Amino acid sequence: MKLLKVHGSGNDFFILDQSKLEKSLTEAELKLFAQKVCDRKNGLHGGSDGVLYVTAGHDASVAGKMRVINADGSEASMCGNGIRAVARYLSEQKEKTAFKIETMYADLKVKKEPDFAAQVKVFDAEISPVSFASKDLGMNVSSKKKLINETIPVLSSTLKFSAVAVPNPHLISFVDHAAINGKELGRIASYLNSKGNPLFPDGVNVSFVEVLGRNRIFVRTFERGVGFTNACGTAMSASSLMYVLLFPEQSGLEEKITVLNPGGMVKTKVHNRIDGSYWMSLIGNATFVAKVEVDLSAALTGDFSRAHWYETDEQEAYENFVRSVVKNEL
Ligand SMILES: N[C@H](CCC[C@H](N)C(=O)O)C(=O)O
Repeated sequence: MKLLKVHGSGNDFFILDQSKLEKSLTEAELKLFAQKVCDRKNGLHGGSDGVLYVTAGHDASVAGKMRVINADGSEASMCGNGIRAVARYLSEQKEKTAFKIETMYADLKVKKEPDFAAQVKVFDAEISPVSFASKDLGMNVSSKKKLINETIPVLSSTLKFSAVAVPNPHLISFVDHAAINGKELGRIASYLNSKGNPLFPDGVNVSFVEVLGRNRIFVRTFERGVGFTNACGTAMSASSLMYVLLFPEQSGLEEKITVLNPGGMVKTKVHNRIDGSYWMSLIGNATFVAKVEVDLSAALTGDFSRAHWYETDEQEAYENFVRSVVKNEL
């Protein structure tokens, strides 16, 4: 069975195109396969943050469908870094450069963009739908219907938080440089993703954001179902939206924002529709690290001893890009 090892800003995944299989995986196999291949210790070649399952879409208006399974086996409604890699995969399969991909709540526009550097392929993905409603976030924080730049005393007496679903749930706090690298993010996010916590019973992606300058932010994320990742595309998009809303003197709708993260850099834009709803553009790399061959039944037992790994030259190109371009941005 063929897999692709991919990443967006260092947030890494295996892509499994189920349309190439004789028999699709069962729901239980989709979950178990993700838990086995993603395992950072015993998984496939160092594991990954999740698995992106590709299948045929609901009709010819979309090039395909993407489902997102986190490393812990939980399913998410969206993956911003992942959809760019799936967009590149489908672009090359279908020989198209602009099309839509079906996701849990929306068919999202994607398009090929100029490379960031040699062998650093780039795609632009629509991040949508966006909601501030507690019910769309699975959030029980206050009687209020939404949470915008407010304290949550049970979490912290000083930090202010905003909650937004894009459509997966994000809790975002703008902090100083010390906090970005401190322990608070891990403490708060571990609690909010622990079983039985009353605030986010289904968990939540938690991000700390540092403003580096006009239209330049740094986002660090603890992801639901994974833990700390190099980057989280939906988190960087949600953080860009909150940056535009909370720092109107520095940014605005349609302005290009540079978003740095531990894994690299993406560009975002925040848009407003006539009905008042927001959506974001997430523009960043779609790196294919390796082509992989595994035996499905062996993989489901966690046995990757007979896997074949065919590395591309793109990871080295990406690391050169991060060294050269991103460092200058800091
Ligand atoms: N952990 C996320 C899904 C993956 C999102 C992230 N990898 C991205 O690039 O948006 C969640 O459970 O909502």
